Amino acid sequence: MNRHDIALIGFGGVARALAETIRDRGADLTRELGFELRVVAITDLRLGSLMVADGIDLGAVLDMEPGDTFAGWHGGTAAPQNDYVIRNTTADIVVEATFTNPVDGEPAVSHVRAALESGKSVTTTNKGPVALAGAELNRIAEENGVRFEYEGSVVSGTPVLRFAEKTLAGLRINAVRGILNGTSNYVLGQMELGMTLEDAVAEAQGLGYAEADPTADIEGSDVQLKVVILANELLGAGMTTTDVQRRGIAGVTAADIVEAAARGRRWKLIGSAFRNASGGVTAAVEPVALPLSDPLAGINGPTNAVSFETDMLGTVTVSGPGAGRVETAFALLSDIVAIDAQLGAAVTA
Ligand SMILES: NC(=O)C1=CN([C@@H]2O[C@H](COP(=O)(O)OP(=O)(O)OC[C@H]3O[C@@H](n4cnc5c(N)ncnc54)[C@H](O)[C@@H]3O)[C@@H](O)[C@H]2O)C=CC1
Ligand SMILES: N[C@@H](CC=O)C(=O)O
Repeated sequence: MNRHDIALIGFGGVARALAETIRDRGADLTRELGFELRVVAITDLRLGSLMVADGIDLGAVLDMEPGDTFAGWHGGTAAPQNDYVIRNTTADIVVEATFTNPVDGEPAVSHVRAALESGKSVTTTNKGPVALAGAELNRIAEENGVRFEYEGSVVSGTPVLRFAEKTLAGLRINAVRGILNGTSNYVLGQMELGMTLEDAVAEAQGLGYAEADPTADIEGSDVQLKVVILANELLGAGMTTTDVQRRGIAGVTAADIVEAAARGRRWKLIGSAFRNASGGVTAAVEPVALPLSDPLAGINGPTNAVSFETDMLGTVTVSGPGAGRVETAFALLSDIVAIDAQLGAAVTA
């Protein structure tokens, strides 16, 4: 049987959803995908670390009570020994799903670098390493004959990056524009129904859409990272966050929403990047009161949408879930499938 052994770095909403999928649908996945998935290491700030080379009992881990740690477990410690686990695990794929740090991407950049340097492929939903160190990490992956995959870093499990890179290959993409943050889109929709921004953010947190620090969602830095990723991946921009002007939805008031509705408009947080006349790329994040005739005006709740302006097809738009634990776990699964397609299974018994 072909198999991939997985190490989970960060065991929050998204990584837990992947573990639940493997626990609940593992046999079906093995049959459908042609390889088995086994978790052999977990490390998390709150739980500590656990390494079990012949497979972790996911049922037991998923049944842990709040406040429990891996102290006293066979192969477990209360301290999160991330670097040790990443370098020494028998896993062939490392899943990085710790907090996104929009300033320098750490410690996730170091986690990804350590994994790739020690010959493991990486899948991540963490936008920090991709936006702030993507070129370096892709180079290290290539040097080590492994893969660095990050479909979930933009629009959660909805296949945007792989779609543009693989399915639109041969087209020239001149611009990208979209709703790239599920939390802010959900919040704006709830504010249209009369809820306060604070209450709507609390709801988005409960639903697993928001960042650990939801300021990133509301003030636009989450979208700024996603715009950098799209601009670099699809427009070859070589940008970083300081190249992207940013304004989030914190300044959009209930009165602004009422006034826009009276004019037949809806506020949306729009991320965009386009090739400019001087051959460079201009990128921005800003709230815009869109006319209802704009296709992006009809995108509701945590749903996101990205429009690609292309030379041969004109505008191509992809829409789907932009946030959510299970939806984002699917992005990890799709990356694992891509790694398997490129490198094959690490273990063939
Ligand atoms: N939830 C969503 O809808 C989406 C999330 N993402 C990204 O995926 C990643 C994971 O998201 P969630 O699971 O929702 O976040 P979460 O906040 O539920 O979980 C993050 C986990 O990482 C752990 N952690 C943080 N720093 C750590 C460190 N230095 N060492 C070990 N563990 C550490 C935390 O204890 C927590 O359990 C984040 O980077 C987020 O930006 C991306 C797309 C969608
Ligand atoms: N907090 C983010 C999660 C996905 O990146 C969002 O709301 O879009």
